[in-house]
Parts: sequence; C-alpha cells; structure tokens
Amino acid sequence: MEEMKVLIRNATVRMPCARSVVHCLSRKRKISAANWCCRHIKYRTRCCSASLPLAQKTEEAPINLDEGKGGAASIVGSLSQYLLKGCTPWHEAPSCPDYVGPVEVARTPDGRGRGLFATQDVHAGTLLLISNPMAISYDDPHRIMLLSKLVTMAAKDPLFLRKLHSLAHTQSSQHRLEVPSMDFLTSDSSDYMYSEEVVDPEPFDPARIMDIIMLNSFEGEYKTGKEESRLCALYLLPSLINHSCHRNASRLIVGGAMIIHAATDIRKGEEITITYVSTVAPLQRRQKSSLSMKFGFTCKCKRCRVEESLQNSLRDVSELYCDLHDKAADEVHMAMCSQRSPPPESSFATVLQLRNVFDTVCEKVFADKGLSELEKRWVLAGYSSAYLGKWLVSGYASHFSNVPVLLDQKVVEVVKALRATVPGLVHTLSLTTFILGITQRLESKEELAKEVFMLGMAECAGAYGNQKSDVMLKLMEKSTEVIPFF
Ligand SMILES: C[S@@+](CC[C@H](N)C(=O)[O-])C[C@H]1O[C@@H](n2cnc3c(N)ncnc32)[C@H](O)[C@@H]1O
Repeated sequence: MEEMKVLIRNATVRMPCARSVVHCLSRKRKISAANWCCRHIKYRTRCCSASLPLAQKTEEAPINLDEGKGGAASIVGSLSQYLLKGCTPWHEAPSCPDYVGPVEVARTPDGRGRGLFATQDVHAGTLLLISNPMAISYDDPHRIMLLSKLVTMAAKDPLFLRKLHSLAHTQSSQHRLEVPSMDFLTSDSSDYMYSEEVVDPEPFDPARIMDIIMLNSFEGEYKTGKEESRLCALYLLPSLINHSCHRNASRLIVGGAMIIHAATDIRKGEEITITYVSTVAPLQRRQKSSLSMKFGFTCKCKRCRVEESLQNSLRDVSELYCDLHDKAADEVHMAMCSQRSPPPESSFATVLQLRNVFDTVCEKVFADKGLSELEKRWVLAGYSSAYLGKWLVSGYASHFSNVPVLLDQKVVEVVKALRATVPGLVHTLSLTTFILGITQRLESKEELAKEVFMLGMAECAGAYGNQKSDVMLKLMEKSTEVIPFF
C-alpha cells in the first residue's frame, strides 16, 4: 500500500513543490526543471554505458520482459505509459489479466500459517503475480459495500464461497486451514460448475466473511484526476502473502489489479514477502503504529528479532526518535514545499536533534560485533529519516550545491540500508536520483556516480518491475516529484 501512497499523495499534494526542488537543482545550469533530471540521467547513461549492463541494453536488446507470456507480457508496454503518467487517471488503467509466475503456496515452517514461495530463482523486477480482486469497493470505510458484494457472489457461486473460505478469518484459523492448490486458487467457476467438489461443507456465514475481509483485505488510495479516493479490495492469492519488515517483493495497484514484482533477487524456495505497512521506522514505532493494532499480530520476521535483541542498548534513542519524528517531518515538508527560500538550517531544531539520534545509532550499531552487515543495515534503515531530515533541509537551502556536506559516505549507506530492508520503494528511488544529480557536479566522482546509477536502476525495477531502459530512466526522473523523506 505504501507504493500507492507515494504515487498518489505526492502527485497531488506535493508534486508542484517537489518540482520547485528540481527547479532549484537546475537553476544554475539554466535548463528547465522538467529536463534537468532527464538530462543528467541521460548524461550518466552515456558516461556509464561502457560498464553498465543495463545501459548497454538500451541500445541493443531491451531487458527481458518475456516472463508474462502472452497476456501479461503484452501489458508491460501499456503499463509503462500508465506508470509514466503517475498512474492517472484511474479509469485509464490498462486492463491486466490474471497471471501466476514462478510461485506456489505452502505452509510456513515457523507458525505464520500459509505463505507464498518462489519455485525458481528470480531476478529483481520479475513479475510474480497479477491478481484481479474477488470484489472491490470505493470510499467504503466500514467495508460494508465490499461485504455486500462478496456475500452476493458467494450466495450465487459455490466455488466462490469455497475460495473465500480458504482465507483465514481468525489468527488461529490459518493453522487449521489446508494449503490450497494453485489449480483451485486460479480456477474459473465455469470449470467447476457441475462438480460435486465445490459444495462447501462449511455454512454460509456473513460474519465469517466480514472477519475474512478484516484479516485479508487491502486498502489504498487512487486518483480519479486531481481528486484522491480510497479503494478497498479482497484478492485471493495475494492474501496468502505474509508480511516482513525486510520484504523481497513489492506491489502496485493498477486499476483494480494487484501486480506483485520481485523487489530483489529471490532464491528458489524462499518465501515471497511484502510489507502491509511502512517499515521505515525502528521496531518500537512499527509495533506501536500498526501491525498489532491494525492486523492483530506481532511480526515474527528476522529484522524484528534482531531489533528486539538490541532493545536495551537502543531504547533511549528509539524513544527519542519516536518523540521527534513527526515534528521533524513537518519541518522537512515545510522546507521542501516552501516556494520562497527556506529559513536557515539552524531554525530546524527538531530536524537537527533527530540527526544526532542517527549518529548515536550508527556508533552503537557499528560497534556491535555480533551483528552482520545485513543486520546493521536493517537497523539503520529504521532510523534513515533521522539522517535524511538534515540532508534534505541543507540540500534545499543550498540548492543541492553544497557537495562536501551532501555527498558524505553516510548518504550512500542510507540508500543501501533502505534497499536491503525495503527494496522497491519510490522514496528510495527519489533519494538515489537526487544523489545522482549531485555526483554529476563532480568530475572526480565517476565511480560513485556509476554505483548510485546502478542502485537507482535496481530500485526502479524493484518498484515498477522490469521495464525497458528508456522507461526506467524516465521513471527515475519522475521520482524526483516525491520528497525522499519517510
Ligand atoms: C493476509 S494473511 C497472510 C496469510 C496467512 N498466513 C494465511 O495462512 O492465511 C495475514 C496473517 O498472516 C500472519 N502473518 C503474516 N505476516 C506475519 C509475520 N511477519 N509475522 C507473524 N505473522 C504473520 C498473521 O497471522 C496475519 O494476520
């Protein structure tokens, strides 16, 4: 859901302001805001093409988009255009036929019910699933319309009811329910119409259907034009995907269809995970804000367990982070959205305090010999806003020209931490594109520019799935409309 929020919230509310940031970036070179990023990314592509495999593919073969075979492959082209338009207007979304990639449902080994698993090694950007909703409703805060639609269909179609009943309705039911076969999950009612098998022994109970909705339905935002609305939908196969605070897949909502891509390389047999809520926060804030409150479970992922083991040493900084974050976020957005020059950096008191929190966390984490590189990145990603507030405020105040301050070692570490934790995030793509713009000013930073460019391309594939290289470059350019603050 966070992907949608990024695209929609920023496109409507923050886009003009973020454009002005790009304008500031471009002012010195006297080129238009719209062209600025495009030009520097193209420049980078040219500069890097000798050694960058993706850039080479721009001139020769496009990235392999074959995975969809037939229907799904053909939507990639129309999807690109739609993504480039910021997923608007909603009614012009390309139609996306259902598609099942190299995945299967199986029981998790550690008590999280059923889950979705990769049946072969896949690269970041691989299309895993396209799923159209069992039912969808709009501006339906209490999900009454959704319930009514599901009840009507279940009453008419026994296979539909059986599919509904394959979804968990309580925390404990997911352990009792069997692992449904892929055939069953993807079958059409007409295939089963006259089969005895579809008669569900379980009684038809609207209260149970409501519980299924509460545990499995997806809520998100969409744009009709300039207006924002909310949708609520129930998907069958995606409902079997578990949450992780270090996910490996991302989701896009296009029209009503949910598209799931690998956000990072995934090994055969590895579980496919997504994030139900934003996980760019320390454990304490993640626990308080959402999963247990909204979804009624405590996350058991590895990142949560690592952070639990650090709770004693990070308790104070974590509490301070939670106290300061929202106020600092307001200060950052005020600076970024200000049409005039922002006040001096020193007037962003909370942002500066939050930055000290990041430095303390870095010291503690890097001194901890018991943590692997990956685990350190999981922890740092949670505090990335604490670093980024000051980075953005000073970047904006100096029109992103104060290179020594902005191009310190930590900023690339923050990108890597975010990629290791929540790959395929438009915010991270935006940050990467901003950094790329800064490296362009420096002849001596060619190697760093290549590294940042590759991180950006990987993040783009993780967020939007495999696209042709020219589309990826435009999507990177477009990402600067999003303020990279989490
Ligand atoms: C949408 S369902 C996912 C599929 C579910 N495992 C099943 O078998 O039907 C969401 C439920 O899965 C479990 N779950 C998902 N992610 C989890 C996680 N990271 N840690 C613990 N439980 C999780 C929770 O019980 C949650 O209410």
